[in-house]
Amino acid sequence: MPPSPQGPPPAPPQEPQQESPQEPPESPEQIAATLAEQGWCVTDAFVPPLLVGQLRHEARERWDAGAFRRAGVGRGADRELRPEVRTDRILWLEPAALSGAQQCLWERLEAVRLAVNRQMFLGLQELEAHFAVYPAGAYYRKHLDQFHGMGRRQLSCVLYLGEDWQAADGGALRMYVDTTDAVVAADVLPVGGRLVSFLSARFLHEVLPARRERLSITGWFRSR
Ligand SMILES: O=C(O)CCC(=O)C(=O)O
Ligand SMILES: [Fe+2]
Repeated sequence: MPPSPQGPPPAPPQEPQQESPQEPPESPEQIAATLAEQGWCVTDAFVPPLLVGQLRHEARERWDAGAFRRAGVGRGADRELRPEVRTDRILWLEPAALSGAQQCLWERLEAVRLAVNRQMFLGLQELEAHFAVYPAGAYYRKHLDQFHGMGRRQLSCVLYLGEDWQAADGGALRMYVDTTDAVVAADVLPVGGRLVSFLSARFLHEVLPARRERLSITGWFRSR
């Protein structure tokens, strides 16, 4: 006797839905609205923890391979190492050869670019970005991200890759309210997954020394 046709196997019992304790991350439109209003914005969980972990792993691998260089100040022929100004190490990302994780970050930043252009008419174009490693004790003194006479960097974006970062670890990004250093707007801790974005020409800022290694990706959207 031929076996009777069998129906589909019974569906497995439904997993209970996990309730996420966290607020959903801000949308690119919300980030752009905050940037339009106050010129800078802190966004927690801009990328999910898994992606933060992948990017951190990539940074560590490239660090171990000796790929990072001491960061300089200035552009082109004017670029010089200025250890009294900054002591971090950087590795530029190559837009034509992004890893899968970097591609995910690129897409999220692209959504911010489009939202900012819609709301603020900044005409942001291409993105340049590097990994940064601040060994314990490293710093980047007060500066503006726009070089004199070279105003193409319009929007600065920093994504932190720290693991379980605590206030006692230090390493805050100190944001001033404008281009003078009279008033501090905020000390922003480099918590993993957090994105700080700000108008490059408008805010003096500095990286305070940390007690442990501090990892990040810093990027700038330029206009033509
Ligand atoms: O890492 C940060 O918090 C800011 C870095 C920075 O200001 C820069 O690379 O220009
Ligand atoms: Fe900066």
